[in-house]
Amino acid sequence: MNYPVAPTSHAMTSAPATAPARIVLEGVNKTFGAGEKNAGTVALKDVNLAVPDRAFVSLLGPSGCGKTTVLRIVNGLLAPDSGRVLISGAPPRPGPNMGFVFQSFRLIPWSTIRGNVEFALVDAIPDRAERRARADRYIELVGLSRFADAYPSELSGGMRQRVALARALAVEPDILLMDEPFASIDAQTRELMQMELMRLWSARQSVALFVTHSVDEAILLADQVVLMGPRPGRILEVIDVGLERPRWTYDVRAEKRFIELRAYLWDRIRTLVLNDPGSDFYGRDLGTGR
Ligand SMILES: Nc1ncnc2c1ncn2[C@@H]1O[C@H](COP(=O)(O)OP(=O)(O)OP(=O)(O)O)[C@@H](O)[C@H]1O
Repeated sequence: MNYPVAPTSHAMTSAPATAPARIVLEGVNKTFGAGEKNAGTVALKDVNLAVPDRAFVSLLGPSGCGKTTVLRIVNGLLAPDSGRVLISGAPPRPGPNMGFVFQSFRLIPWSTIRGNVEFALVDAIPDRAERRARADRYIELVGLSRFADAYPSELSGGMRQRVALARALAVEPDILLMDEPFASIDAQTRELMQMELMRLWSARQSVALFVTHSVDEAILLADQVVLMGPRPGRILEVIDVGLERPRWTYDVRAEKRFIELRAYLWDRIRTLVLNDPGSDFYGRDLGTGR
């Protein structure tokens, strides 16, 4: 098939000498329910990825292609069946240097918003006043200062998601893993949060792995978009976005490069979904409009 653009892409990133890979996945395989009576789900097959230091990388792909599984393996919450995962040259270990924003927000229901964020900082900041100041700074950043003393049940889903983001960011981790952190947030707040995230990431230059279903969001935020395909979950290509930063100073979406990348990625995702027997849209005739 001919795609509308030929973006800079490669199956596996090789980090330049000046920016050594911070996260490395080599030949990673993961099957859920392997060896059980019914054949297991191959969530990841031969996944190879090298995320350069200080890079913002989006993981994009249809439902079930293994995006969350990649994050959980990088985080150390899940062990691969085979292959190697290295974070800064060592096996992954959950800890304060790694922030994780889950799809489910996992807030403590009996603790206030401030309490939730402070709780994440107990190990990193022993001093109570300092801890509170840090928590308040990040609560303000996600626009929830007025709700610092409220409980999670008093907040909307989108607001709870912002608390989860504040909690992960407040730790100021070297590696930030985010699983659709803006999925429940309304469109306007989402745009503001995207900008805030970019500002924070630029200031700290941490590594970010960001899972999203939104093509626009994937391009807008990332240095590289990792396109994944389902059944079995695998990496299809890694695309260098190549749009100038900072991206909040100009209309990124109006750039020719953005428009081309968007069309290319949509085309690929549409093709993947329509050709995937496991998809609800398998075989449908959804014209490309081109
Ligand atoms: N704990 C589990 N037990 C069994 N199968 C699982 C488990 N977790 C994930 N899977 C399966 O592995 C595959 C990859 O799942 P994963 O959640 O990583 O995909 P995803 O791309 O993040 O999906 P989505 O975009 O819908 O969140 C899917 O087929 C899923 O059903």
